[in-house]
Amino acid sequence: DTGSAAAVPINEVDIAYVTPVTVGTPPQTLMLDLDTGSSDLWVFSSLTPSSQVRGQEIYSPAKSSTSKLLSGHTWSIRYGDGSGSRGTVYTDNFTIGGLEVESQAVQTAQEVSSSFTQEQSLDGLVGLGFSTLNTVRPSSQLTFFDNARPKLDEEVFTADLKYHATGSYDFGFIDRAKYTGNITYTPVQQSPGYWTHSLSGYAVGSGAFQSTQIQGISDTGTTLLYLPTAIVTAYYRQVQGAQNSQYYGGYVFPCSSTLPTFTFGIEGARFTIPASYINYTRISPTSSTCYGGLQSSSGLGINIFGDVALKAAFVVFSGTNPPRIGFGTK
Ligand SMILES: Cc1ccc(-c2noc([C@H]3C[C@@H](O)CN3)n2)cc1F
Repeated sequence: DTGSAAAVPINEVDIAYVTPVTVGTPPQTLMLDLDTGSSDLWVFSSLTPSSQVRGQEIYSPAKSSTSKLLSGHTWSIRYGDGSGSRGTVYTDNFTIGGLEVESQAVQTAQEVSSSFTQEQSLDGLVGLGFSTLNTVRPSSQLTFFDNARPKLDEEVFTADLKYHATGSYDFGFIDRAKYTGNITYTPVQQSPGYWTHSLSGYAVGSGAFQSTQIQGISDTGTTLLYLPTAIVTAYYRQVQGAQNSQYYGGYVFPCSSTLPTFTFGIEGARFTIPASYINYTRISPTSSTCYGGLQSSSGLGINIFGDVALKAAFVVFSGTNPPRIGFGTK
């Protein structure tokens, strides 16, 4: 089997992407954030206090003839930005782009943090990290990809995220029409559960490529690209008026500045992020100061190859043994 579904930016600066999924019988449609940096599938639900729901679609297990309570199981998750949610667990039919898993663990939120309440067009997350990261207790649950794996034509899913446009996630096949040339693969270290791999180096604008191993995680649920401070300062040294602002918590610059491109390596292949992707957003609607899409990872303890980088390529997440990740030019 295979599946294919849209990845729709939820706002005008691509802060996150949502994908239509269906849960239950008859199908209830929700828009979920497919996140390779976590492994819980959770949804706003009939169990979420109405004070915490602001326009989101909800899953009501009581309205599904195929829902089953996973008795005595709970979950609680905290994301990199400090947001979080927690609740109980049902199993039910779950489909993405025509690919169905019969009894997928669907984690129903009984509490969500304010930043989720405020994100009106996001109804929950589908974790596509390794199932070892799942927070359901007393027994951890499998991700949609792990459940679907036995029926997939090929043990892969792909991400084709786009700048200010709708892209796609595919399951079980690699769509030759979505990239040119070949996919370059590199090994993935799957412990503790992220898609962890290395870049082979980087270049700022037309500068020389610096060959250096940079380990990090490819995380579709993170908006920006976070790299070591030395690389980030070398980049913004080329930007007139750029500064690392304590006030704004990162590098900002005049919106009128000319930004260089940023190139990253995967093995021998090179992928160039257009300057427009790094001119991420105005710090406020009427400001002429802009916030960068490339920021330092020094506070995170890990480098994160988020959407700013991933949308510059066609990315293959391969669940083969051993797992690997592939990048193609598009
Ligand atoms: C309001 C909101 C907050 C966080 C996230 C979020 N989703 O994925 C991630 C990254 C960080 C890491 O934790 C796992 N992947 N962050 C999404 C939201 F809509």
